[in-house]
Amino acid sequence: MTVSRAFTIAGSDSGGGAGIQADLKTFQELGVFGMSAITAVTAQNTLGVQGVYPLSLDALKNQIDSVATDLKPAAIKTGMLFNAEMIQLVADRIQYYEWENIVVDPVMIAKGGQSLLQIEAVSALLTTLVPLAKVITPNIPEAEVLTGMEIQTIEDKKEAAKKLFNLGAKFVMIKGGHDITGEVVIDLLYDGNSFESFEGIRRETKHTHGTGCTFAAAITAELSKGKTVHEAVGTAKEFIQAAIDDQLGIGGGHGPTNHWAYRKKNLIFSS
Ligand SMILES: Nc1ncnc2c1ncn2[C@@H]1O[C@H](COP(=O)(O)OP(=O)(O)O)[C@@H](O)[C@H]1O
Ligand SMILES: Cc1ncc(COP(=O)(O)OP(=O)(O)O)c(N)n1
Repeated sequence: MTVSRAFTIAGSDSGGGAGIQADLKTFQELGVFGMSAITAVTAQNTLGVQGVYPLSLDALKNQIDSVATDLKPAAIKTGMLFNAEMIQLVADRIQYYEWENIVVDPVMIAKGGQSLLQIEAVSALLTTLVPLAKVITPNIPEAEVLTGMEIQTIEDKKEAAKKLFNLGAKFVMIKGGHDITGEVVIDLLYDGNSFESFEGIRRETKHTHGTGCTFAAAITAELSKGKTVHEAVGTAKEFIQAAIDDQLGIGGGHGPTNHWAYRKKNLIFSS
């Protein structure tokens, strides 16, 4: 039996809704063997981030090399990378191992407003990691920081996507969770030629902690199975919609989504 293998390089969320924990849960739910390299440990819950503790560059490199030299991941996701040195190291390792299925989730700020990336690291992200990305998945505020433009209209989103594509990302996915109007939430995928919209039903809920991590992890899991980017995004969209719809309602603030919901829904429909 061959097993699909996905690898996440990201921060740890003690609250379990975002970061490494969300990624590994998503990999598992999509039937993929998950591996991880931790960049930073965060003390975090649904109320916010109480502390950020970056690991050393040596600790990060060792984790990546341990996974790479033995377990051979077929797709790799990057999340919270915290500073320019970590970004440079991750880009270096990706090139060294000639990895191609790279999903870059350019995590910058947690929902509570706390910074998860040093602002001076943005240029490292743009010059070293974006060119290696098969898919980059910014939310609207992240796309604004990466492109230096304000994004309000669909035309703005298209222009931002083109700018990121021109930096070398093969596919650009601009997520629509931060749009404040409409009953439909639209994520826009650009492949260098055309745009495709992936639509979901916008839920009025505060329980959306970790949606970006979970969505990007689902894309990574599907790429590790050999799916195309369009197929992978389609499944990821269904996965995140189910996870938001089937609320857990835990914690006093922005609660986590339900990673088990997609498989539960499919089990119910297939029985
Ligand atoms: N309230 C919501 N209802 C339905 N889907 C949502 C909602 N918020 C976010 N999503 C979806 O979750 C995914 C992550 O989006 P977004 O919130 O923009 O990212 P991030 O968590 O990085 O800020 C996208 O597919 C988006 O469409
Ligand atoms: C450790 C860690 N990594 C990433 C995030 C941000 O996750 P995201 O999916 O963008 O969700 P919100 O934080 O915006 O709810 C995080 N919080 N912690």
